[in-house]
Amino acid sequence: NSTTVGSYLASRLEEIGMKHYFAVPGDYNLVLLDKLLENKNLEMISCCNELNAGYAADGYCRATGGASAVFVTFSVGGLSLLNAVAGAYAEDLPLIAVSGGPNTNSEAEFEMLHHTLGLLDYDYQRDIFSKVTAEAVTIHDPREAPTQIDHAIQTALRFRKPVYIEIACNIADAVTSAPNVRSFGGPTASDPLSLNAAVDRAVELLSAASKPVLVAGVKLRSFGAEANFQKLADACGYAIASMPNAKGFFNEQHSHYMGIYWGPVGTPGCGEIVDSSDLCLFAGGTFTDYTTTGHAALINPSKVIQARPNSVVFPNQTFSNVKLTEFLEMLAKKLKPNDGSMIAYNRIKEEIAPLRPGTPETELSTRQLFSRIQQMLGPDSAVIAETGDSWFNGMQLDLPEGARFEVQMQYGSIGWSVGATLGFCVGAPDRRPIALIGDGSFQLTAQEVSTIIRYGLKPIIFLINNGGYTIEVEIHDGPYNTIKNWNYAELVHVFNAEDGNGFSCKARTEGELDEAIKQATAHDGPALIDVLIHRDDCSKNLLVWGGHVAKNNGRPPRFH
Ligand SMILES: C/C(NCc1cnc(C)nc1N)=C(/S)[C@H](O)COP(=O)(O)OP(=O)(O)O
Ligand SMILES: [Mg+2]
Repeated sequence: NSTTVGSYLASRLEEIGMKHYFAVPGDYNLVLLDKLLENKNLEMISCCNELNAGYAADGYCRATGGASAVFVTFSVGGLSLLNAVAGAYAEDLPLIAVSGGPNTNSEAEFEMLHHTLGLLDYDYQRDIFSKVTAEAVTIHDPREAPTQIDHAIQTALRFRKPVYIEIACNIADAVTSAPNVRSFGGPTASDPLSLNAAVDRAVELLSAASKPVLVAGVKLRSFGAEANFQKLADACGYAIASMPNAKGFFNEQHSHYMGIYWGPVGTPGCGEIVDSSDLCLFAGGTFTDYTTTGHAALINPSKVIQARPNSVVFPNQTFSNVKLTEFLEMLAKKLKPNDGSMIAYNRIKEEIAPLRPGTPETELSTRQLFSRIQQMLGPDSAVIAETGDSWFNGMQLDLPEGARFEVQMQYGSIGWSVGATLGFCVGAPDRRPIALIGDGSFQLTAQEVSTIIRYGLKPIIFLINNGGYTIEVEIHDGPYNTIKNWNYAELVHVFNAEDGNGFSCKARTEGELDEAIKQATAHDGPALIDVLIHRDDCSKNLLVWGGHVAKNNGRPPRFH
């Protein structure tokens, strides 16, 4: 029996659990969108531009844990979407980028086409996407469509990476085979010999250590190993830390949780225990200039075991083809409990006294802002922290068990959070996300607030208005770090037009902020609070981190 290429794709997306997709129309993808719309189990979310549609799909993956899809037109759409797909690659998210493409006859007929470079080579978009995806295919022959579509979807789910599917505009409604039964995704198993040898080696080294610690890394979630890590944490009794881009992947209320391991800007006492430990097991960690604070973290490679997605790396031995999930699971069964590092931590940990509020007339500071945000958090919260000082202030939030925390720390493309908040709300309707968005970031992608209003989504957005790019100010200041102020609250009214339900207001003092949070929380719709903060008011940690990162960026060139 048969179907069309577009309907085939729609039914596969539905089959892998997708309920929504994000789209911007164009004449290369209109027929394809018609086919998608015929599938009543998938809802189209129309976005203002393709970059934001991609960021929304990024947020959707984070919310659902599954794949997402974006539908765009050729070149003018696809090349705008590109940056969000690169971000999904960096963040290990299975985003399926689908672009309409030129008619299958065009190139052979030497037909010049609109929206293109004006050359007769129409492969360029697929070539470009092949650099930021795990698979990039162009569908010209409807008979090949099922194989190409299935392979691309399987690759996205298997490797947790974006893929690119280009469908020629005259093929979207061409007849092809109906989907046949098959499974998608699924874990690949470790090599059993390598797995056992790696676990035995880890047990041997960890059992000999006096104060071993366990550190959660960003790949725990993308490789489905959070539960295995939790089991290991419960079994070993070690002190536990999370790296900044893994915040929230381990329950921060766990009795052995120390906090964020981020070198000099981590939770007080945490970095000292990790750095002074005689053996650290990092599970899924990435050691970039940003996650090590310009390499100021005192990680001693001779005292580190790295459990990576597909291998375990000891100081002088590597075991390949060992799956992170299976390694952690098996290790949990074999390790003797040892609370040496927890005892050491309890000796030095600092009780951070809660901040005393000022008067209602006191001008707002980031510290007072974030002490209010802390009070808003509950088990069904989701905090989306944009690149900026929000990383540092967000990192210090104490997450209740079950609360989610999203950052794009690997890619760090400012503006991501507006689309990501849209996508997260669509993917997790049972949560009311709190978005922490700096004014600079917001100005790149502000118009997607109108899509949040259009679909009646209800995030609470804290627009942190400090007059510019404060992270850049602290790394290296200059006139380019100052931005033009907007009337952000007024912008919500612009987007509301005659039928929107967005709430917004400004807050300059602690009293105004308390009132604003009360109204935003009570409002049954999206809310934006424009929080006015002094240009130089940033977290202490940003100052420390900025200095180290600037120094690392400025390493002199070496010549031989
Ligand atoms: C300009 C830039 N980074 C460079 C940059 C420029 N363009 C893109 C797309 N991504 C980037 N990270 C960054 S982090 C700004 O400080 C963000 O400013 P804002 O959102 O206002 O936050 P803070 O004031 O807290 O820093
Ligand atoms: Mg700013």
